[in-house]
Amino acid sequence: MSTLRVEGLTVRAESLELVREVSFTIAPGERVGLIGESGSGKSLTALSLMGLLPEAVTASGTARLGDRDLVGVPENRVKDLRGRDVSMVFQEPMTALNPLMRVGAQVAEVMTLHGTPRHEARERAVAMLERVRLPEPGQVARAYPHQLSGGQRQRVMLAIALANGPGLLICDEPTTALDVTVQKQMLELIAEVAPALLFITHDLAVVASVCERVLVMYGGRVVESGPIREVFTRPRHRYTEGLLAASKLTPRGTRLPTVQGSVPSAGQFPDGCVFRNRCPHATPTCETAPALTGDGHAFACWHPAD
Ligand SMILES: Nc1ncnc2c1ncn2[C@@H]1O[C@H](COP(=O)(O)OP(=O)(O)OP(=O)(O)O)[C@@H](O)[C@H]1O
Repeated sequence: MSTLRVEGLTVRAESLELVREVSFTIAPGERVGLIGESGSGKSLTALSLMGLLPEAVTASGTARLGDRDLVGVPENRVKDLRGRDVSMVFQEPMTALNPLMRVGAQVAEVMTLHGTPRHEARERAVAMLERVRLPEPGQVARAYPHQLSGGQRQRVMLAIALANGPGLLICDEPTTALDVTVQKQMLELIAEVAPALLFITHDLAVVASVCERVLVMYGGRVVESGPIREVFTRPRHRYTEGLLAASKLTPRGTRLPTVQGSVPSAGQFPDGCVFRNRCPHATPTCETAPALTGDGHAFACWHPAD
Protein backbone atom coordinates (compact mmCIF):
# COMPACT_ATOMS: atom_id res chain seq x y z
CA MET A 1 0.00 0.00 0.00
CA SER A 2 1.31 3.45 -0.94
CA THR A 3 0.67 7.05 -0.07
CA LEU A 4 -0.83 9.37 -2.69
CA ARG A 5 1.11 12.63 -2.89
CA VAL A 6 -0.35 15.40 -5.02
CA GLU A 7 1.75 18.53 -5.41
CA GLY A 8 0.96 21.68 -7.34
CA LEU A 9 -1.70 20.01 -9.46
CA THR A 10 -2.92 22.56 -11.99
CA VAL A 11 -5.54 21.85 -14.64
CA ARG A 12 -5.91 24.10 -17.68
CA ALA A 13 -8.20 24.46 -20.65
CA GLU A 14 -5.93 26.43 -22.97
CA SER A 15 -4.82 29.45 -20.92
CA LEU A 16 -7.69 29.15 -18.40
CA GLU A 17 -6.67 27.66 -15.03
CA LEU A 18 -9.53 25.52 -13.76
CA VAL A 19 -7.64 23.89 -10.87
CA ARG A 20 -4.73 25.77 -9.30
CA GLU A 21 -1.78 24.44 -7.36
CA VAL A 22 -3.70 21.76 -5.48
CA SER A 23 -1.59 19.75 -3.01
CA PHE A 24 -2.62 17.00 -0.61
CA THR A 25 -1.69 13.51 0.52
CA ILE A 26 -3.74 10.42 1.28
CA ALA A 27 -2.08 7.70 3.31
CA PRO A 28 -3.05 4.02 2.96
CA GLY A 29 -6.36 3.42 4.74
CA GLU A 30 -7.12 7.14 5.01
CA ARG A 31 -10.48 8.53 3.89
CA VAL A 32 -10.39 12.09 2.62
CA GLY A 33 -13.43 14.12 1.56
CA LEU A 34 -13.35 16.71 -1.23
CA ILE A 35 -16.09 19.30 -0.93
CA GLY A 36 -16.87 22.61 -2.58
CA GLU A 37 -19.51 24.34 -4.63
CA SER A 38 -20.40 23.29 -8.15
CA GLY A 39 -17.63 24.23 -10.56
CA SER A 40 -14.95 24.53 -7.86
CA GLY A 41 -12.76 21.89 -9.54
CA LYS A 42 -13.48 18.71 -7.56
CA SER A 43 -14.19 16.46 -10.55
CA LEU A 44 -11.29 17.79 -12.61
CA THR A 45 -8.96 17.12 -9.68
CA ALA A 46 -10.21 13.53 -9.48
CA LEU A 47 -10.20 12.99 -13.24
CA SER A 48 -6.58 14.20 -13.41
CA LEU A 49 -5.58 11.37 -11.09
CA MET A 50 -7.41 8.89 -13.31
CA GLY A 51 -5.93 10.22 -16.56
CA LEU A 52 -9.49 10.89 -17.69
CA LEU A 53 -9.48 14.63 -18.36
CA PRO A 54 -11.67 15.84 -21.22
CA GLU A 55 -10.03 16.62 -24.53
CA ALA A 56 -8.11 19.92 -24.63
CA VAL A 57 -7.89 19.97 -20.82
CA THR A 58 -4.41 19.30 -19.44
CA ALA A 59 -2.89 18.70 -16.02
CA SER A 60 0.53 19.70 -14.71
CA GLY A 61 2.23 19.29 -11.34
CA THR A 62 2.82 15.89 -9.77
CA ALA A 63 0.64 13.15 -8.37
CA ARG A 64 2.43 10.02 -7.22
CA LEU A 65 0.99 6.88 -5.73
CA GLY A 66 4.02 5.26 -4.16
CA ASP A 67 6.59 5.29 -6.95
CA ARG A 68 4.08 5.67 -9.77
CA ASP A 69 3.33 8.95 -11.51
CA LEU A 70 -0.34 9.56 -12.24
CA VAL A 71 -0.07 12.93 -13.98
CA GLY A 72 1.77 13.53 -17.24
CA VAL A 73 1.76 9.84 -18.11
CA PRO A 74 1.38 8.93 -21.81
CA GLU A 75 -2.07 7.50 -22.68
CA ASN A 76 -0.72 4.02 -23.44
CA ARG A 77 0.67 3.79 -19.88
CA VAL A 78 -2.29 5.47 -18.16
CA LYS A 79 -4.45 2.49 -19.14
CA ASP A 80 -2.22 0.26 -17.01
CA LEU A 81 -2.62 2.52 -13.98
CA ARG A 82 -6.35 3.06 -14.30
CA GLY A 83 -8.24 0.34 -12.50
CA ARG A 84 -5.06 -1.26 -11.23
CA ASP A 85 -3.57 1.58 -9.14
CA VAL A 86 -6.47 4.04 -9.01
CA SER A 87 -10.17 3.34 -9.56
CA MET A 88 -13.21 5.52 -9.59
CA VAL A 89 -16.92 5.07 -8.84
CA PHE A 90 -19.22 7.63 -10.45
CA GLN A 91 -22.69 8.83 -9.52
CA GLU A 92 -24.76 6.97 -12.08
CA PRO A 93 -23.97 3.27 -12.45
CA MET A 94 -26.43 2.72 -15.30
CA THR A 95 -24.35 4.85 -17.67
CA ALA A 96 -21.09 3.17 -16.61
CA LEU A 97 -22.32 -0.41 -16.97
CA ASN A 98 -22.80 -2.12 -20.32
CA PRO A 99 -26.55 -2.89 -20.51
CA LEU A 100 -25.99 -5.86 -22.84
CA MET A 101 -23.41 -7.69 -20.75
CA ARG A 102 -23.95 -9.82 -17.63
CA VAL A 103 -22.52 -8.07 -14.60
CA GLY A 104 -20.21 -10.95 -13.65
CA ALA A 105 -18.61 -10.73 -17.09
CA GLN A 106 -18.16 -6.98 -16.62
CA VAL A 107 -16.34 -7.48 -13.32
CA ALA A 108 -14.25 -10.27 -14.90
CA GLU A 109 -13.42 -8.12 -17.93
CA VAL A 110 -11.53 -5.49 -15.90
CA MET A 111 -9.44 -8.29 -14.41
CA THR A 112 -8.61 -9.87 -17.79
CA LEU A 113 -7.66 -6.40 -19.07
CA HIS A 114 -4.96 -6.37 -16.41
CA GLY A 115 -3.74 -9.87 -17.17
CA THR A 116 -5.86 -12.28 -15.09
CA PRO A 117 -6.65 -15.47 -17.08
CA ARG A 118 -10.29 -15.58 -18.18
CA HIS A 119 -11.42 -18.65 -16.15
CA GLU A 120 -9.79 -17.29 -12.99
CA ALA A 121 -11.36 -13.85 -13.55
CA ARG A 122 -14.87 -15.37 -13.73
CA GLU A 123 -14.39 -17.03 -10.35
CA ARG A 124 -12.83 -13.99 -8.76
CA ALA A 125 -15.64 -11.81 -10.13
CA VAL A 126 -18.18 -13.77 -8.06
CA ALA A 127 -15.91 -13.40 -5.01
CA MET A 128 -15.77 -9.63 -5.63
CA LEU A 129 -19.57 -9.44 -5.83
CA GLU A 130 -19.68 -11.24 -2.49
CA ARG A 131 -17.12 -8.81 -1.05
CA VAL A 132 -19.41 -5.87 -1.82
CA ARG A 133 -22.12 -7.80 0.06
CA LEU A 134 -24.38 -8.66 -2.80
CA PRO A 135 -26.53 -11.57 -1.65
CA GLU A 136 -26.51 -14.60 -3.98
CA PRO A 137 -23.41 -13.34 -5.80
CA GLY A 138 -23.46 -16.26 -8.27
CA GLN A 139 -26.96 -15.30 -9.35
CA VAL A 140 -26.11 -11.58 -9.49
CA ALA A 141 -23.12 -12.40 -11.72
CA ARG A 142 -25.52 -13.87 -14.29
CA ALA A 143 -27.89 -10.85 -14.20
CA TYR A 144 -27.98 -7.96 -16.63
CA PRO A 145 -27.74 -4.44 -15.14
CA HIS A 146 -31.45 -3.66 -15.67
CA GLN A 147 -32.38 -6.68 -13.53
CA LEU A 148 -30.69 -5.13 -10.49
CA SER A 149 -31.76 -2.26 -8.23
CA GLY A 150 -29.87 1.07 -8.22
CA GLY A 151 -28.12 0.13 -4.98
CA GLN A 152 -27.11 -3.29 -6.34
CA ARG A 153 -25.77 -1.70 -9.53
CA GLN A 154 -23.67 0.72 -7.49
CA ARG A 155 -22.25 -2.26 -5.55
CA VAL A 156 -21.36 -3.86 -8.88
CA MET A 157 -19.53 -0.65 -9.82
CA LEU A 158 -17.66 -0.84 -6.53
CA ALA A 159 -16.74 -4.48 -7.26
CA ILE A 160 -15.43 -3.40 -10.68
CA ALA A 161 -13.45 -0.57 -9.09
CA LEU A 162 -11.88 -2.89 -6.52
CA ALA A 163 -11.36 -5.85 -8.88
CA ASN A 164 -7.65 -5.28 -9.44
CA GLY A 165 -6.82 -4.28 -5.88
CA PRO A 166 -6.14 -0.56 -6.48
CA GLY A 167 -4.23 1.50 -3.91
CA LEU A 168 -6.69 4.40 -4.17
CA LEU A 169 -10.44 4.54 -4.67
CA ILE A 170 -12.04 7.78 -5.86
CA CYS A 171 -15.78 8.20 -5.46
CA ASP A 172 -17.64 11.08 -7.11
CA GLU A 173 -21.06 11.50 -5.50
CA PRO A 174 -21.51 7.71 -5.47
CA THR A 175 -24.71 7.66 -3.44
CA THR A 176 -26.55 10.76 -4.62
CA ALA A 177 -28.89 8.76 -6.85
CA LEU A 178 -29.74 6.22 -4.11
CA ASP A 179 -32.50 6.39 -1.52
CA VAL A 180 -31.53 7.21 2.05
CA THR A 181 -31.38 3.70 3.59
CA VAL A 182 -29.50 2.24 0.63
CA GLN A 183 -27.21 5.27 0.70
CA LYS A 184 -26.25 4.63 4.31
CA GLN A 185 -25.38 0.98 3.67
CA MET A 186 -23.37 1.91 0.59
CA LEU A 187 -21.40 4.55 2.52
CA GLU A 188 -20.59 2.06 5.27
CA LEU A 189 -19.41 -0.41 2.66
CA ILE A 190 -17.22 2.15 0.88
CA ALA A 191 -15.66 3.23 4.18
CA GLU A 192 -14.91 -0.40 5.00
CA VAL A 193 -13.47 -1.63 1.70
CA ALA A 194 -11.63 1.43 0.34
CA PRO A 195 -7.86 0.89 0.39
CA ALA A 196 -7.53 4.72 0.60
CA LEU A 197 -10.34 7.03 -0.37
CA LEU A 198 -10.87 10.38 -2.07
CA PHE A 199 -14.57 11.06 -1.68
CA ILE A 200 -16.26 13.89 -3.61
CA THR A 201 -19.63 15.08 -2.42
CA HIS A 202 -21.81 18.12 -1.82
CA ASP A 203 -23.21 16.53 1.33
CA LEU A 204 -21.31 17.58 4.43
CA ALA A 205 -23.09 15.04 6.64
CA VAL A 206 -21.88 12.31 4.28
CA VAL A 207 -18.30 13.59 4.47
CA ALA A 208 -18.51 13.68 8.26
CA SER A 209 -19.75 10.10 8.42
CA VAL A 210 -17.29 8.60 5.91
CA CYS A 211 -14.06 10.62 6.07
CA GLU A 212 -11.44 11.54 8.62
CA ARG A 213 -10.08 14.52 6.76
CA VAL A 214 -11.57 17.02 4.36
CA LEU A 215 -10.32 19.32 1.60
CA VAL A 216 -12.46 22.34 0.78
CA MET A 217 -12.21 23.65 -2.78
CA TYR A 218 -13.22 27.09 -3.94
CA GLY A 219 -12.50 28.64 -7.33
CA GLY A 220 -10.14 25.84 -8.32
CA ARG A 221 -8.03 26.01 -5.14
CA VAL A 222 -7.99 24.08 -1.90
CA VAL A 223 -8.84 26.87 0.53
CA GLU A 224 -8.94 24.77 3.68
CA SER A 225 -8.09 21.27 4.79
CA GLY A 226 -7.80 19.32 8.00
CA PRO A 227 -9.47 16.76 10.22
CA ILE A 228 -13.26 16.80 9.91
CA ARG A 229 -13.88 17.88 13.47
CA GLU A 230 -11.49 20.81 13.16
CA VAL A 231 -12.77 22.08 9.83
CA PHE A 232 -16.42 21.58 10.71
CA THR A 233 -16.26 23.03 14.19
CA ARG A 234 -13.66 25.76 13.66
CA PRO A 235 -13.72 26.67 9.98
CA ARG A 236 -10.98 29.16 9.14
CA HIS A 237 -12.14 30.17 5.70
CA ARG A 238 -15.27 32.23 5.19
CA TYR A 239 -16.32 30.02 2.34
CA THR A 240 -16.24 26.94 4.60
CA GLU A 241 -18.34 28.80 7.18
CA GLY A 242 -20.85 29.53 4.43
CA LEU A 243 -20.87 25.89 3.32
CA LEU A 244 -21.56 24.75 6.86
CA ALA A 245 -24.26 27.34 7.39
CA ALA A 246 -25.97 26.33 4.14
CA SER A 247 -25.66 22.61 4.83
CA LYS A 248 -28.00 20.23 6.56
CA LEU A 249 -25.55 20.20 9.46
CA THR A 250 -26.67 22.54 12.19
CA PRO A 251 -24.72 23.20 15.33
CA ARG A 252 -26.96 22.47 18.26
CA GLY A 253 -24.79 24.44 20.60
CA THR A 254 -24.30 21.21 22.51
CA ARG A 255 -20.74 21.17 23.69
CA LEU A 256 -20.10 17.71 24.91
CA PRO A 257 -18.04 17.48 28.07
CA THR A 258 -14.30 17.42 27.78
CA VAL A 259 -13.24 13.83 27.72
CA GLN A 260 -10.42 12.90 30.05
CA GLY A 261 -8.49 9.76 29.40
CA SER A 262 -11.28 7.69 28.00
CA VAL A 263 -13.07 7.23 24.74
CA PRO A 264 -16.56 8.75 24.67
CA SER A 265 -19.22 6.11 24.58
CA ALA A 266 -21.90 6.16 21.93
CA GLY A 267 -24.33 7.18 24.67
CA GLN A 268 -22.67 10.59 24.87
CA PHE A 269 -23.76 11.43 21.35
CA PRO A 270 -27.32 12.63 20.80
CA ASP A 271 -29.51 10.74 18.35
CA GLY A 272 -28.78 11.68 14.76
CA CYS A 273 -25.29 12.98 15.52
CA VAL A 274 -22.99 12.19 12.63
CA PHE A 275 -20.22 11.31 15.08
CA ARG A 276 -22.44 8.94 17.01
CA ASN A 277 -20.65 5.75 16.13
CA ARG A 278 -17.28 7.26 15.45
CA CYS A 279 -14.80 8.62 17.86
CA PRO A 280 -14.21 12.22 16.73
CA HIS A 281 -10.66 12.14 18.08
CA ALA A 282 -9.34 9.17 16.21
CA THR A 283 -9.91 7.33 12.99
CA PRO A 284 -11.44 4.05 14.19
CA THR A 285 -14.90 3.76 15.64
CA CYS A 286 -15.43 4.52 19.32
CA GLU A 287 -15.54 0.88 20.19
CA THR A 288 -12.09 0.19 18.80
CA ALA A 289 -10.34 3.53 19.33
CA PRO A 290 -7.37 3.40 21.62
CA ALA A 291 -7.85 5.15 24.94
CA LEU A 292 -7.03 8.82 24.74
CA THR A 293 -3.86 10.03 26.32
CA GLY A 294 -5.58 12.06 29.00
CA ASP A 295 -5.02 15.52 27.60
CA GLY A 296 -8.75 15.81 27.05
CA HIS A 297 -10.64 17.13 24.06
CA ALA A 298 -13.67 19.30 23.72
CA PHE A 299 -15.76 19.22 20.63
CA ALA A 300 -18.98 20.64 19.34
CA CYS A 301 -21.54 18.27 18.01
CA TRP A 302 -22.95 18.78 14.56
CA HIS A 303 -25.88 16.82 13.36
CA PRO A 304 -28.30 16.77 10.48
CA ALA A 305 -31.13 19.26 10.82
CA ASP A 306 -34.51 17.76 11.72
N1 LIG B 1 -13.86 20.31 -20.74
C1 LIG B 1 -13.85 21.49 -20.12
N2 LIG B 1 -13.44 22.61 -20.77
C2 LIG B 1 -13.43 23.81 -20.14
N3 LIG B 1 -13.82 24.00 -18.87
C3 LIG B 1 -14.22 22.94 -18.18
C4 LIG B 1 -14.26 21.62 -18.74
N4 LIG B 1 -14.72 20.75 -17.81
C5 LIG B 1 -14.97 21.49 -16.70
N5 LIG B 1 -14.68 22.80 -16.92
C6 LIG B 1 -14.78 23.90 -15.96
O1 LIG B 1 -13.87 23.66 -14.91
C7 LIG B 1 -14.41 24.10 -13.65
C8 LIG B 1 -14.34 22.96 -12.64
O2 LIG B 1 -15.19 21.90 -13.06
P1 LIG B 1 -15.44 20.59 -12.20
O3 LIG B 1 -16.31 19.68 -13.01
O4 LIG B 1 -14.15 20.05 -11.73
O5 LIG B 1 -16.24 21.18 -10.95
P2 LIG B 1 -16.90 20.39 -9.73
O6 LIG B 1 -16.42 21.07 -8.51
O7 LIG B 1 -16.65 18.94 -9.86
O8 LIG B 1 -18.44 20.71 -9.98
P3 LIG B 1 -19.73 19.77 -9.71
O9 LIG B 1 -19.84 19.69 -8.23
O10 LIG B 1 -20.85 20.54 -10.35
O11 LIG B 1 -19.46 18.44 -10.37
C9 LIG B 1 -15.82 24.58 -13.95
O12 LIG B 1 -15.78 25.99 -14.06
C10 LIG B 1 -16.15 23.96 -15.27
O13 LIG B 1 -17.05 24.75 -16.01
